[in-house]
Amino acid sequence: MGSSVAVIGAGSWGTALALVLADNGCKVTMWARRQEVVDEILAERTNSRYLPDVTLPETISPTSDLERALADHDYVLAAMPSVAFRDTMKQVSPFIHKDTRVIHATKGFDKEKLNRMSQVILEEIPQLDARNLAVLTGPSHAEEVSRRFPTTVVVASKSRATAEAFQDLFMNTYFRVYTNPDVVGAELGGALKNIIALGVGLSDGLQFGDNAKAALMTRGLTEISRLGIQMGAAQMTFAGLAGIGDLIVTCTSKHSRNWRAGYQLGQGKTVDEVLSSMNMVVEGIHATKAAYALSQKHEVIMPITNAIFHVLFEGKNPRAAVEDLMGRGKTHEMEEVARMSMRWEE
Ligand SMILES: NC(=O)C1=CN([C@@H]2O[C@H](COP(=O)(O)OP(=O)(O)OC[C@H]3O[C@@H](n4cnc5c(N)ncnc54)[C@H](OP(=O)(O)O)[C@@H]3O)[C@@H](O)[C@H]2O)C=CC1
Ligand SMILES: O=C(CO)COP(=O)(O)O
Repeated sequence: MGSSVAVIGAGSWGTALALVLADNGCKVTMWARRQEVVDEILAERTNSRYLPDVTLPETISPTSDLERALADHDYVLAAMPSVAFRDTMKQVSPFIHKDTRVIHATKGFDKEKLNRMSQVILEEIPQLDARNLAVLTGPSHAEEVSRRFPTTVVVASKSRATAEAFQDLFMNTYFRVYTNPDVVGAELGGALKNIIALGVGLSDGLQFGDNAKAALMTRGLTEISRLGIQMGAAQMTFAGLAGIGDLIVTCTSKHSRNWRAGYQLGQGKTVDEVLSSMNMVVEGIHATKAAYALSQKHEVIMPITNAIFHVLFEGKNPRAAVEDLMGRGKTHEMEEVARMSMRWEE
């Protein structure tokens, strides 16, 4: 038997990653907050609400008891929605020691302090050695990973040894893992692309075309990079799996919850109607609020994020938001790059 891994979170992503680990020979204990999920896995070997049609092997043991989940582990993986992240880390903290290697796969911001998830982990688990912490992100829908479709992700950690340990833990023939030392960029890329996917869904719901989709994705990546660089990320990360890679999959996949939510908004539903029709998390809605505040704090211009904020939280008509975006003052395309390397010839 390989390593023991405690997976905290039994939604779609926690379950799909537990499957990857089980395929790699790990002994997985997966914590679900509801006993019904545990009972279903024990009786049927399925988690039908989150990953229908997928059979879970016996090497994944479910439990709703956090202490039991964390009793004996070499690694911990946290994969729950960002709104539940801080509270869950508080509960997890007593069972984690300094040398535990912890990785999270959550794409969002802390609603209290707007912190990234790795910052929340270190705040709530202060005994943890920061070098043992990593994030797993990149273009990877649970529905496809659980069907063992080829997928690439990135593990970012400040420590090369930690990044490579998690690379070894997760990597297999259908799940290819790259490493990256830029934790800030990896986390921001994953969290901020959800806002743009909402925007693309909105645009599609309004029946705009592929030109609008390409514009939102490209200019979306520009503003993601702009905020990211200001917050300490490396620009190159946004050209990789955690940036453009995840942006592409979330803006174009039929599996994307963020795209789907945006599409319904574009068709005239309210935020409350959309949320009550989805049985899974829509991180982009929370991320829009956080990114709007972060853009003001860091004095970074994020026109698409601002437009989506006004639609989601101030009742602005989506068509009016698009008109305002298109009617903004003239600007250069490559403002940051221009400052660094590009010059007009005259
Ligand atoms: N699904 C995917 O393809 C991917 C998801 N991610 C990220 O992973 C994270 C988790 O998403 P995902 O698994 O998809 O979410 P899901 O919506 O599939 O599942 C949510 C899970 O979180 C639990 N949960 C919900 N609210 C709370 C709460 N307040 N306290 C504790 N637990 C709670 C749910 O438990 P219950 O059943 O009891 O409500 C359920 O187990 C997100 O940040 C997402 O962006 C990243 C990459 C891919
Ligand atoms: O992050 C994801 C894919 O990489 C999941 O995106 P959605 O939450 O929009 O489904």
